[in-house]
Amino acid sequence: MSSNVMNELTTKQNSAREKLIVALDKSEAGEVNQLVSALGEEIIWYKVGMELYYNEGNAMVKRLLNQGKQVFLDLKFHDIPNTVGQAARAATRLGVGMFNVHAGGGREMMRQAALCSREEAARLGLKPPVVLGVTVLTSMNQEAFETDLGFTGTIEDKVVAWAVLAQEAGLDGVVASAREAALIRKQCGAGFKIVTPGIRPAGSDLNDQARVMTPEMALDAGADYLVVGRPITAAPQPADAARSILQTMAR
Ligand SMILES: O=C(O)c1cc(=O)[nH]c(=O)n1[C@@H]1O[C@H](COP(=O)(O)O)[C@@H](O)[C@H]1O
Repeated sequence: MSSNVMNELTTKQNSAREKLIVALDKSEAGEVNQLVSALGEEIIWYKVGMELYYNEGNAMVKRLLNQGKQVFLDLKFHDIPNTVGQAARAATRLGVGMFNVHAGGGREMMRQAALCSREEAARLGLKPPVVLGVTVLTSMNQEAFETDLGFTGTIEDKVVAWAVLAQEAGLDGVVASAREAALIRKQCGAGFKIVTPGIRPAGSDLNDQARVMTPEMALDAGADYLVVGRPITAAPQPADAARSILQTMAR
């Protein structure tokens, strides 16, 4: 292989690693430590969600940060603007690279999240985290969206409308299915971050996800980050599963 081809391959592999976020949906620190050490240097980003956070708390987040990992704190804040603003300050103080709020909390709630986070980062001299708005959960299908939640119109239209609202409120990006990524990109432009869970390699179990895409299709659709949980964490050999996903992403 020529050195140019080798360099191109390394660049693609590095870019894939920077875009993959592994969801640590586990309740025990011991299990998480084992998984993180099995995945090794290949994985840069980890998502700490409700299951892990409510069991192991800030200590787990700090341990990952001390290991040089980037952390997406996924606690999906959804409350009155003042409460969310103060929670955003706390998340920022922890030093995470990303955290999220529910876009359904509205403009003022999102505005406070962004504002308070930036203020706190500036006060402490920290890099401001990426603040994301969760649009319509990837587990939701059109039928439940209409029948259970009482929304009219399509999920796609709601996701795009909430992405525009999130951007107007000062958020850095959104969490959405990769199925909506191209529409969001068109409306919100190049710098707006699109983080996509509901990623499933071809042929893998959907579990409770409804709006899914393969890793390569999600990247083609314009996703900036892919969140992958069970296809890696529930695999018999998580490191092999992660490597295989990274390889498809680097193609
Ligand atoms: O905010 C999230 O991260 C999130 C939003 C969403 O709409 N759908 C969604 O699945 N997630 C999270 O992404 C992860 C997906 O995990 P797997 O379905 O196991 O790949 C879980 O930790 C979810 O909590």
